[in-house]
Parts: sequence; C-alpha cells; structure tokens
Amino acid sequence: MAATINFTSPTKTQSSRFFFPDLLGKNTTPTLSFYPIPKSSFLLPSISLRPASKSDVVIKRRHLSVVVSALKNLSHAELVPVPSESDAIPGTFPSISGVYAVYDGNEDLQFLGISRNIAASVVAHKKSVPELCSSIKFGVVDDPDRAALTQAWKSWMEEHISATGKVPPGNEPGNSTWVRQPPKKKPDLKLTPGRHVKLTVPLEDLIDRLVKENKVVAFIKGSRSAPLCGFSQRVVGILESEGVEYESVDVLDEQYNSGLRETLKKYSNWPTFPQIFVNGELIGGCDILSSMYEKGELKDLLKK
Ligand SMILES: N[C@@H](CCC(=O)N[C@@H](CS)C(=O)NCC(=O)O)C(=O)O
Ligand code: FES
Repeated sequence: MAATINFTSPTKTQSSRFFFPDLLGKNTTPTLSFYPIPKSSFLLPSISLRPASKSDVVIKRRHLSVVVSALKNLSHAELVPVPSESDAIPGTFPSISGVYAVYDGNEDLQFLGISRNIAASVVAHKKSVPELCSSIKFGVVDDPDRAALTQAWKSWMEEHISATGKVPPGNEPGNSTWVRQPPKKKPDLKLTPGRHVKLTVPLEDLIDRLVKENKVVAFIKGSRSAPLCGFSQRVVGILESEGVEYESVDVLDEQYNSGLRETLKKYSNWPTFPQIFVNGELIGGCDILSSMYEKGELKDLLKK
C-alpha cells in the first residue's frame, strides 16, 4: 500500500510518497490530520489508522510524523517480500530501529535480528545471503533504547522457540552468516623469536632496525587488540581513527620482547610508554600524540 501526502507551508507545497507494508488491513481507512510543529513553518501531517493508543509508535521525520503500528507478536506480523532491487528496499521497510525476522523462500525463519535501521539491515542481508533472504517480518519499538529492543527481540525469540522448539539457524552459537564480524586486527610485532633463543645482536640494534624499517611504530603496553593501559589504548585509538598503517610492539611481552621495557627507555631517552616513532624518530607519548591529533597535525606527519 502506498499513499501520497501533500503538505503545505506558507512558502511551499511538498508531496511525498510513503509505503505502509503492514499497516493497512482490509478494514482500515487511513485518516490524515494536520497539526503545526513548534518552531516550524510546516504543517505536520499525521496518518493514523485508528485513534492513537499509548503503544503506537510515532516516527518523526523532518516535516512528517507517521503513526506506525506497535510491535506485534511474531506470528501476527505481516510477512513482507524483499524486493529484488536493493534500491526498492528502503521504500518497503522503515529506516528506523526495531526487530526483524528473515525468512527463506520456504517461509522458514532463518534469523531474528535487532537493528537501528531495519531497511539498511535488510539491504546488507540481501547482499550477503540473497538465497536466505526472501521475506521479512518487522516490528518497530516505542522508545527504542537498547533494553526495549532486546526485550522485543527476546519476546519474538521466545515465541518462535515455544512454537518450534528451535532457535533460528542464524541465531545458533557460532553461526556467523548474519552478523558482521569485526575486522581482524594486525598482529603485534615481536622483537625476538622467543626467550629460549640467545640473541647474537644487542637489543638496541633490533629496536633501531625496527623503527627505521617501519614508518610508524607504537611501543605499547599490551597488544593493539587489547591494550593493558589507558595511555596505550588512547594511542591505538588515535592511530586507528586516522587510518594509519602502523606496527605495534608490546613492551610487557616478556616471552618475545624480553628486556624491551628498560632497553627502549635508554634507547629513546624517554621514561614512559606508549612511545611512538615515525620514520625512525621518537615523536613522543600519549600526551604529545593526543595534542597533535586534536590540532590536526598528525595527518601531515604521517603522510611524510
Ligand atoms: N604522560 C605520559 C603518560 C604515560 C605514562 O605515564 N606511562 C607510565 C604508566 S603506563 C609508564 O610507562 N611508566 C613506566 C613504566 O611502566 O615502565 C604520555 O604522554 O605518554
Ligand atoms: S599501566 Fe598503569 S597507567 Fe599505564
């Protein structure tokens, strides 16, 4: 079902087309009412299928407010086919928070998800697993904070489990089909092959070679995927938010970097960690890197 709504302001008239895939049952007639929004020259149209109830969800868009049906049971929610053209998905599903259920071509439930943008999630699933993504049920949640969304998801999950005795395949532990995995982080560099191997070169020389052969090196406490100190964590965060290719070395790793913590302090003449080297030169620690980042000086330095 689609509706075209015209709304007028003192200066212009606008017309928009809206889709209500699961709102308009056979016996309901939409009513259109207008009311002014404070601080806006526009009149705000509102569409409602029945007198507004407390559980209705009002979606506010810039100049528009639409009352959408509140969360229904999974079994009562309408199964909406996913359009084959991705461009048509945002017109079919709402771009707001809610819960959604993905069904395959046999109408078997494959996955129950929570989303901040249902239409965007459907676009992503349709792209990554088109063969499992034939139709969708969705429900929007009033005041969609994390707890309300989780509660709505649980109620659909419980309903499905009590009806079928099973968790949807996509929600089984270890199934990574539907949830995007975080990108794997680069491993930290190790200075030596291990404690058991006797070094033939002094540690200072290994450090020297390491910082000269790699453009950006961060000596940190802990690994880049799990820094063990707030200062190191901040530096990792800055380098990653700048999209910098860098090497990290854990000064607390006594297995592979034994002696590094004290030797590096002498090498760089800097008493603390983190330490960031660019083109073989010490730039500084957390304070210096943070201040360069805040002043926007880091991009230039790292480009050189
Ligand atoms: N102000 C310093 C903060 C770093 C700091 O104070 N580090 C201490 C605690 S993590 C440190 O490395 N101490 C010497 C050590 O642990 O060997 C910076 O800008 O990097
Ligand atoms: S390890 Fe304690 S402040 Fe860094």
